[in-house]
Amino acid sequence: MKKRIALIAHDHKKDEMVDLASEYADVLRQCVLVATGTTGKRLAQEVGLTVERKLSGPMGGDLQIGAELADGRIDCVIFLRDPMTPQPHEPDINALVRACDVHDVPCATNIATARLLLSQLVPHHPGHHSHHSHNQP
Ligand SMILES: O=C(CO)COP(=O)(O)O
Repeated sequence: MKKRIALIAHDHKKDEMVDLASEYADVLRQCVLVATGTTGKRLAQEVGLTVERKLSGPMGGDLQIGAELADGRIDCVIFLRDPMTPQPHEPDINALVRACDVHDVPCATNIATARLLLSQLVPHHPGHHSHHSHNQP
């Protein structure tokens, strides 16, 4: 069954999310994608991904994703939070990250961790170096 991945980025992190999703587009195309409203719109328009869009974060999008996650419907979360800007819906943000910890769902909150997760998500994607290729002539 296809993995169901949640993609969420705060405004100052949306450019980085678009770049990350472009880089891992081959992996993401093999998954079912769900995103908060504005993040999903940008991923669809700028990367060409098919994304199920929830409400925008401040309107409850994080909570909608958290509810799906609590139901066991989300396999992995990439949540690029902005650590420098206070958010009006901070309780919702914390609720989603907490739900990941409660249900032991992988959650990347920065690019470095996101790369590690995405590179492990689907076996044998083109960017993944096969162990067998190293000693080939
Ligand atoms: O605020 C967000 C996550 O907390 C993201 O929402 P948008 O993708 O709608 O900007």
